[in-house]
Amino acid sequence: MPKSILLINGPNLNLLGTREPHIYGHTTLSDVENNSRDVAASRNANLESFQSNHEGAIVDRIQAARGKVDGIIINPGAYTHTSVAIRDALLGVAIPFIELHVSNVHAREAFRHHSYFSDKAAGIIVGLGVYGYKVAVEHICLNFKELDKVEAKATL
Ligand SMILES: O=C1C[C@@](O)(C(=O)O)C[C@@H](O)[C@@H]1O
Repeated sequence: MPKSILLINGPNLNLLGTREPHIYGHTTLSDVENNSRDVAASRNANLESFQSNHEGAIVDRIQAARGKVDGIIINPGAYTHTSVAIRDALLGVAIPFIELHVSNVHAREAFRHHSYFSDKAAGIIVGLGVYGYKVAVEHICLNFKELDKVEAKATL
């Protein structure tokens, strides 16, 4: 069965491409999502993407993925530095995840140096720009185990 990957982007990442381009670059979120889907497809995997500016919506999406997804790629945006709720959701569904940041958060303000996710992530990608999404997808395709899905054909 093809692997299933869920790509989650948190608050303000809908503005990728226009938001502080000197930090985040010129590539839009839809380019990132389409490229990620293409990279997954080239490795015979399915990828669905989700973006929200709302913490509870991200928690709901993670819960809905329980038993249906082999790996999550998450850029929690500013929630990286604040959200126990999203951390608990990821641990609650027990889906391995990669934490991703477009910018090098460690070279920025001190409040960006702490993450509520890093100690539980299978891997962390920081500061590679949007190329990091491709790396994350390929890593999951090549290295994550496939789950025994709850329902073979369940939608993500
Ligand atoms: O919104 C973001 C984006 C970010 O996660 C990144 O991709 O570099 C880094 C966060 O500190 C910031 O709040």
